[in-house]
Formats: sequence, C-alpha cells, structure tokens
Amino acid sequence: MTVTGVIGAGVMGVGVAQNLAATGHDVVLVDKDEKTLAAALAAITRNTRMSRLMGGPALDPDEVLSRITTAVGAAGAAKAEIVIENVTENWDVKREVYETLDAECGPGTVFVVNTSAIPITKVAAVTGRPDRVIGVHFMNPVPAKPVVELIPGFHTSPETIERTENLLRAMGKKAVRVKDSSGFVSNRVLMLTVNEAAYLVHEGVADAASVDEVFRGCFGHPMGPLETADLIGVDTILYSVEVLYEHYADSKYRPCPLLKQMTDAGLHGRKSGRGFYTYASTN
Ligand SMILES: NC(=O)c1ccc[n+]([C@@H]2O[C@H](COP(=O)([O-])OP(=O)(O)OC[C@H]3O[C@@H](n4cnc5c(N)ncnc54)[C@H](O)[C@@H]3O)[C@@H](O)[C@H]2O)c1
Repeated sequence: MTVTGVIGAGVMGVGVAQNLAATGHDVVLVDKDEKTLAAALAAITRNTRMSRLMGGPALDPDEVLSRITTAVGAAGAAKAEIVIENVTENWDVKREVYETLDAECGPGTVFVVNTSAIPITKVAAVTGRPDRVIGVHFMNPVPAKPVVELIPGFHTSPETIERTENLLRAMGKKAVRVKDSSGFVSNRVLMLTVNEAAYLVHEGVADAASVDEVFRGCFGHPMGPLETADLIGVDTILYSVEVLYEHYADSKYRPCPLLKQMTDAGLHGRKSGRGFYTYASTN
C-alpha cells in the first residue's frame, strides 16, 4: 500500500491531508503531539462536511477520515513513499524534521517542502538525498486552490519532478514551475504587500478594515491584505518576512514591529480566534 506522509497538522497540513485523502490517497498525518492531531482530524471532519457548501465536491467525512492515520513525531512517516512537509516556517524547526526524515525514510522517498520562503536547495542540503527533495508551495485553503508553485532545487532529479507532478495531478492541482528563490513568485510580492499593510496600521494611517476595504473596493481583490494575513496566520507572515529579510539582506523586507507584537501576544489570526479581526470559531 502506498502511503503519503504529511508532516505538520496545522493550517496547511490539515488542508494537504484532506486533499490527499479526498482524492483516494492513504495518508499518515504527523505532528508533535496528540492534541494537535485530534484538533486536525476534527477540522478535517468539519471541512469535509462543509465542502459542498463552500463550492467543492460532496465528500463523505467517514470515507475521507478512513484514509488518514496519525502519528506523533516525524519518524511516523518512515514508510511513506512521498512526504509532504508543512511544519512551522522556522529554519531550526524544519532542519530538525528533515534530519529525522532522512534518517528514518527509505532511500527512495521523495521529500516535498511546503514553505512560504525558505529556499528548497537549502533544505535539500541537510539531507543525503538532494536529488529527491523538491518544493511545492500550496495555497491556502489547500482543497479549494487549484494552482501550486512547483520548485525544483539545484539538485532535484527529473524523476523526482515527474513523481511530484503525478501526485499533484492526482490531487487535482495545476503546477506552475518556478526557479528556486526565497519567496518564489507569490510570496516575493504577497509578503511585501501584507507587511506594508501592517505598517499602515502600525503607523495609524488607517485601521485594518479601511486598508482591506481599499483593496476590495478599489482593486476588486476578493480579500484585503490583512484579512489574508489572518487566513495565512500572522505568525507565519512574520516568519516568512523574516526569512526574506535574512535571505536577501534587503531592508525592503524589514518586518513590521506590529507583526512581532501580535505574534508574541498570540494574535495569530483565524487559527487562534484573533488577529487583525476577531473570529467566533478558530476554523
Ligand atoms: N498558512 C498559509 O497560508 C501557508 C501557505 C503556503 C505555505 N505555508 C507554509 O506551510 C508551512 C506550514 O504553515 P502553517 O500555516 O500550516 O503553520 P501552522 O503554524 O498552522 O502549523 C505548523 C504545524 O507544524 C507543527 N510542527 C512544528 N514542529 C514540528 C515537528 N518537529 N514535528 C511535527 N510537527 C511539527 C506544529 O505543531 C503545527 O501544528 C510553513 O512553512 C508555511 O510557511 C503556509
């Protein structure tokens, strides 16, 4: 039986595991503790029930859940043939996970890096299989977003690209191939926009609702940048801007102090119930 490992059961891991299971794949979903895994399964149950209402396919939650097993610790994905990693956007956290995966998984296992800004070649370098490491930047919410960025690293082999493209096709995704560069295409632009929007609030130029209204009303964006920050996770925005700032050594990516304060205060957006806005539920 072919199993796909999904490491990290947060915002993205939940979406990736649901998308995989809903398209017939057996999944082992991994996180640091049982509590997070239980919350992830509850979120997948809610999201599959709501799928039709949200414009997606009708899904049977029991059938989707029957394809997902869970495990604590990255070693739980040892038997997977492909692993999709979605842990916190922090280099030390990701590095440790890849060292474990490299030691535990078979030599043929492909590691798919889902990151906002960390270069794929840097991740590949901490493994003994740089030819079998590739980036896929999924969009959020994963089951609802048909396009991903596909990012081969410096050493990624044509076979790894092909295996990853096949999996993405089976998940119903169209892959846009881009070169390995911190932030890729989407987040070089999006993170700058969100960071600058946070500066507008930080400096008192406008409140969050006014900033978002300008983007929705004037530019026709379905969501403003600060609503988007809450959807992505304010902490994840901060970590991504920090990665860009460090990688390019360019002051245009200087992280807004308000993002730092909100992250420290636990205002992480939808997933924590409060960010730039307040939410009734943390789904
Ligand atoms: N949120 C988005 O919209 C979005 C979009 C595209 C890509 N990404 C990227 O996807 C990755 C995950 O983002 P997220 O929004 O899901 O973050 P998140 O904070 O919601 O979830 C991260 C999960 O990783 C888990 N984790 C941390 N260390 C771990 C370890 N050692 N072993 C197992 N699990 C561990 C955490 O417990 C948490 O559940 C990040 O690299 C992020 O940049 C996020």
